[in-house]
Amino acid sequence: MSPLQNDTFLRALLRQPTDYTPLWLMRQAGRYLPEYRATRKQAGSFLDLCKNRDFATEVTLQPLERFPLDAAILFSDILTVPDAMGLGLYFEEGEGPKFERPLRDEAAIRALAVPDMTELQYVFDAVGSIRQALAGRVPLIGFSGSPFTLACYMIEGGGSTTYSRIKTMMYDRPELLHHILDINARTVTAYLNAQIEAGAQAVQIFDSWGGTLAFGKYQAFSLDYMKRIVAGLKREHDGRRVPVIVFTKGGGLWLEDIADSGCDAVGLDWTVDLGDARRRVGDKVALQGNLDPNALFAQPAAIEAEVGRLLANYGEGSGHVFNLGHGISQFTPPEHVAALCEAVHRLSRAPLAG
Ligand SMILES: Cc1c2[nH]c(c1CCC(=O)O)Cc1[nH]c(c(CCC(=O)O)c1C)Cc1[nH]c(c(CCC(=O)O)c1C)Cc1[nH]c(c(C)c1CCC(=O)O)C2
Repeated sequence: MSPLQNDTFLRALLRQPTDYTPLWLMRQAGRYLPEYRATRKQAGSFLDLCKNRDFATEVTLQPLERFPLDAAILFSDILTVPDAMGLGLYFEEGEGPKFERPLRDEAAIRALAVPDMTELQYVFDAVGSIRQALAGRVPLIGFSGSPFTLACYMIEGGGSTTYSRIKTMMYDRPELLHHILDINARTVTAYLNAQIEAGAQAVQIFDSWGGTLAFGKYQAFSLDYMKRIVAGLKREHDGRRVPVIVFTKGGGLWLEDIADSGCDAVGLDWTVDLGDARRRVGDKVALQGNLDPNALFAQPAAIEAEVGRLLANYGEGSGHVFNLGHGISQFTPPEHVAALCEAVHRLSRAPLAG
């Protein structure tokens, strides 16, 4: 493997000194890029794209050809995991993900098992192929959904606005939900370790829906399972530490708890004040975030002003990875992303030097 030419992202996650604030964007490869839409058309369905090593490699690198991003993220989806468990993932055009066999009765839940990792071999093959194509330009991030977020889709059968099925189970039959979460946590641990083994240089756990839980329930049904995963991960590979990022959307009220999970960095959505978050977590973890993705609809001057405000809010010293507070919208103008990258790199050099 080629030596890493830009390790700014990995250094910031470990709160080591950097020359500027590194950035990457959640969902940086995707529909807002015309070249992604072209490859997607060639591949067929979104799942065909994920399952083809060469196409997955191509779309992972697309945003890096356009923008000076400091990390690449594996092109895949969090729902490949329940798909490997036999739930039958499919995408209805314009409707988002769905499962043919959601967990709707106790028999299905009792039959659930940690899948054989060979079911996800196409993901590990993509990781190896992307590392080769990157040739050390920037580090590669691997990822998984959190046990709770995966369970939301597995039980609801697709996206939800109410989470009523999973929450009913949580209150009526907590032991059943714990059973699912235990299997998910063991699966995600094996899955992320295999990604690390294949070449992922940092990993992020996406807890997109943990923030919908009540106080106390978040800790018991989402965070505790992420802690188990973090404790089971291989944190050293090829002589380098592999940092772990935990991102709970809507987790701003519980930052101290998340920072105690054993992770290296905490992802923040846009509702959190970055400076306040830094005071709350102290020097335990690095912080990643947290521009409102909708700010990218504004003109470049307004984007630059928001970047300046966020960087000043974080303050001096390392330990910040710039990102959005959630995934980039498919309607974002790519030129605005270019303006964002330029502003983050230019405006962050002075504070870090000072
Ligand atoms: C909840 C979730 C999913 N997937 C993911 C999450 C967690 C992050 C979050 O909270 O946004 C994670 C994900 N999904 C995708 C990535 C790729 C890597 C990246 O560039 O960040 C990552 C990291 C590609 C994708 N995953 C999906 C697309 C769009 C697929 C297409 O039509 O081409 C992409 C590029 C499909 C997907 N996959 C999922 C949904 C809800 C959808 C539909 C989204 C939509 O229609 O806007 C489940």
